[in-house]
Amino acid sequence: MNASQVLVLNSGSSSLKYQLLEMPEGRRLAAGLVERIGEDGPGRLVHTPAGGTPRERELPVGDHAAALRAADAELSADGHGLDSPRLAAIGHRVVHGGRTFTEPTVVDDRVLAEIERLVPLAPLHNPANLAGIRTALAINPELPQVAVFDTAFHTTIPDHAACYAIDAEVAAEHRVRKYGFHGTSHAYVSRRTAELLGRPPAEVNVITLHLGNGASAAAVAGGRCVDTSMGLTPLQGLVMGTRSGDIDPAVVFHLARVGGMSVAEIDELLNSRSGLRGLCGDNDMREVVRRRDAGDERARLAFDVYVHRLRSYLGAYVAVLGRVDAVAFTAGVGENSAPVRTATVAGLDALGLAVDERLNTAADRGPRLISPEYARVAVAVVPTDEELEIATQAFALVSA
Ligand SMILES: Nc1ncnc2c1ncn2[C@@H]1O[C@H](COP(=O)(O)OP(=O)(O)O)[C@@H](O)[C@H]1O
Ligand SMILES: CC(=O)OP(=O)(O)O
Ligand SMILES: [Mg+2]
Repeated sequence: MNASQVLVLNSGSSSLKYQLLEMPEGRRLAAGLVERIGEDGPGRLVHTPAGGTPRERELPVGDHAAALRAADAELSADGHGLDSPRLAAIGHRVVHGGRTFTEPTVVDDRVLAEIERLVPLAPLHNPANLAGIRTALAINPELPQVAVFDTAFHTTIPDHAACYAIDAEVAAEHRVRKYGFHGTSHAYVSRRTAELLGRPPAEVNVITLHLGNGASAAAVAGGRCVDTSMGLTPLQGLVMGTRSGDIDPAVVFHLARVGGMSVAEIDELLNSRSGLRGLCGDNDMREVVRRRDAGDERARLAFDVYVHRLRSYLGAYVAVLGRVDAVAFTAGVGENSAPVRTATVAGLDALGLAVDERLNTAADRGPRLISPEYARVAVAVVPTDEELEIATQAFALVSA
């Protein structure tokens, strides 16, 4: 039997998303989500077979290993379990690969040890990714496990953009520098944007704006990333659903000294009670816009802070790239929020940027241009597909 399927696992701190894809065409055979892993009370699993109705249930999921075993049981019920001879590989989204991993990598003991070594740089993500890999290996030791790193696409960022201006020895000792994340999405979207323009990626400069729950911008010159807004961790940069993005680092000392907060409390504040949620109580952009339009002042401020930060990065990356051919909006907010796109580009005609409101508000889904014909820089909406990109990279590696 031909092994031509790839199972993609994307483990978040308390969730596991998975998709089974038929390769090389990328046809989706099943998708699922396990939520509330390791939290009080039962977890929740939703499994959707291709063309079928979603199956939903509550179940105890103490950790990511239990979550993957539950997902495996659902997949097995349709004949797609981890022991299926049709599986060519499992593709794992691994959030932190440091500077070690520049390419998708077949997991062996050395790779596991290195992902483990990077845990202090991604304490919420890498342990979940490791649990996924180890559990998959326990269920089917013969199956190739391919790690695809969020940081890989950013390893081309030059030192002058990646180094923080702190004592060089301290930085080297503790591996403090900008790594960047969402790289799989920035790589995929910048390539698809070049395709949309009908030009080879090597000739095109693109600014990609990945605006999901986590959010980051990237400056991509001729297919290579030269700067990105996330840093040592996914906390830096843009305003996100619940994360602050950029702040004066002295806010941390101030909250510790004057506010009496512990490091753990400040960590939780900046990661979970900040961003849109911190500013107005809602982390979902749909709610923020609805409330703003109804005259809610806190929601208006949250929207304006979000857009101001985004415009600052957009302008910065125009300067970093020198010449920009396209700006691409992607992920939940970028793909769906016409008001965010309008506000981000408003008044930037001097930079060659404009949006055609008829195109911007059209109900189209696929990759599309939303800038007027005359604009010097193309503005595009390009849906991301991290799972397809991970499956493509994993399948290419194991079938080479
Ligand atoms: N129709 C919409 N309009 C505005 N924002 C939306 C819409 N749909 C989704 N979103 C935003 O997208 C976010 C989720 O983005 P997504 O890329 O799916 O996130 P992640 O993969 O990081 O969980 C939601 O929190 C919400 O803010
Ligand atoms: C790295 C990161 O921020 O990921 P996510 O957007 O999935 O939270
Ligand atoms: Mg996402």
